[in-house]
Amino acid sequence: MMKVYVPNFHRAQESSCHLIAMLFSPSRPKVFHVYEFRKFSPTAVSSTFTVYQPEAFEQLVMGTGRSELDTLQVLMNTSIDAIRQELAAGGLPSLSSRTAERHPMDDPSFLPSPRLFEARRLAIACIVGIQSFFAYDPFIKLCFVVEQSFAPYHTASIDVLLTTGLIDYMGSLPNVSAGVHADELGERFDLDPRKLTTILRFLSTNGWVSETTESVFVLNRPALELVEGRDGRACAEFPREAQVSAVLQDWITHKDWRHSQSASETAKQFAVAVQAIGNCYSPGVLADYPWRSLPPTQTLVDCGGGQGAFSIALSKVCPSNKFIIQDLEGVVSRAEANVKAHIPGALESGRITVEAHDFFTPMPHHGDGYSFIFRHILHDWPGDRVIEILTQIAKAVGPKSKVLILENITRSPASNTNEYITLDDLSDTNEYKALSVPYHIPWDFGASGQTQQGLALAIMGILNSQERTLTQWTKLIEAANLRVTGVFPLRATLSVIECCAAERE
Ligand SMILES: C[S@@+](CC[C@H](N)C(=O)[O-])C[C@H]1O[C@@H](n2cnc3c(N)ncnc32)[C@H](O)[C@@H]1O
Repeated sequence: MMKVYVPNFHRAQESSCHLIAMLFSPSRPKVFHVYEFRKFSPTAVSSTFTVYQPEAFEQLVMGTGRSELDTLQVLMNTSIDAIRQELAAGGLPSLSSRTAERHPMDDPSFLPSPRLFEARRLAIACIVGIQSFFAYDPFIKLCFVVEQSFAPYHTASIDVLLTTGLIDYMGSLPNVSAGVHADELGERFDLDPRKLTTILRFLSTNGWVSETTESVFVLNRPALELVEGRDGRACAEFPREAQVSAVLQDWITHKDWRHSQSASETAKQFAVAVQAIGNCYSPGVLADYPWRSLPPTQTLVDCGGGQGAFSIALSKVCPSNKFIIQDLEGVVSRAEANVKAHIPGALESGRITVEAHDFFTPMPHHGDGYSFIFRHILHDWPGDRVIEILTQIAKAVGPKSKVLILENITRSPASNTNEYITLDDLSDTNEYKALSVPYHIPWDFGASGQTQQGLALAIMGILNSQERTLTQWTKLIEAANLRVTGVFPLRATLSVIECCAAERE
């Protein structure tokens, strides 16, 4: 029997400093018992990790001896190897940013294998972590610090590419990879090539373009997501600037909004941007919760279902279930039109019903024949209002009903499991499990959490919404007389919190 002491192993999960002793049993070489000591006095066994690969042991003990840099380097190599293997296994081409070709992974409908998804998250977290190490050279340190203050310059430079039409032109050249000289761009768009070169050179530092020979610029693969018609364009066009002056400019000059007379157009533009992000995550949401485990005889009530996009997509995954899309009076007609367009006959046959319902009032559908879905709803409401909404549902659920809350849970990969999950555990499986957070990697995989954290910030700024931790969600759910029965991380910015009636066994 071998004893390994790992100080601070739970750093990522717990605030207090723990000392962990792992007992490694040669007779059962694949099982670690993890003991937890607080203030150097043993408490109960905290958990048992089943570890399938030595790599996991590596990751667990790395915190003891290895430096942070060594750890990140090993993890980065591990993740890049896994990405390469997954691309090969999926018959996908190798990756390049300096290409005019869109990679299959760039398509919003592409669902990466669980291992590829997690390896990408880990790689990005490592790369940005390592980047921060080299901030000690005075010049680079200066660059690193000012990177943050230069962030708006990136936004402004990208906006120039979009509003002038440069990006669409560069993206539509017969040979995109050949690039185009700044003089030619200047002449064609009546712009000063000197200023243009300064902007394009700045954008090359972040990989949007490359300067292949002096003043000749080519779009790199990430920039192709910004050409007209791509989801990235919709996100980039949403006015992000907080200052009224900057937003005002959009209302005066933006091609779609310059003549707009309606305040609700803002919401529409926001909805387009959010829809674009949603498109990238829908495949993961549909694949990673066991939707087919819902009784096929149940009707799924999509509460605040908006334009019906989720029910329409889910109805293809759950072909036997019926759906009810509920929303406020003024919204349901759009849902109706969408259902008609995407699933002809579904309204007439009763497979999908659209109905006006205010979720603060008693739910008209009761009992085991129904489960209830809330996607991107509850984060729009303060805690007391969330309890009111869920209380209406708690009064309606039967013992077999589920209440499924799809939200961005902050501070989580929120795994449903006690296992220590490594990239090796995700080999040859389509079952997604969130990777356990390795030592020296931030709890949300750092830079990989940018979309999730950025969205939380954006909707807080725009709608005064609030994302919540699992603990905060659990409190609200229990206050409404419901109970959490499971948490499902997804290959998405969302997780599913599965609930049932509080009194159900
Ligand atoms: C952020 S959208 C989410 C839409 C949809 N669940 C989705 O994920 O695409 C919020 C929705 O809640 C609806 N809503 C707001 N207040 C409501 C209420 N009192 N009763 C029912 N729906 C409401 C809005 O009309 C809007 O469609």
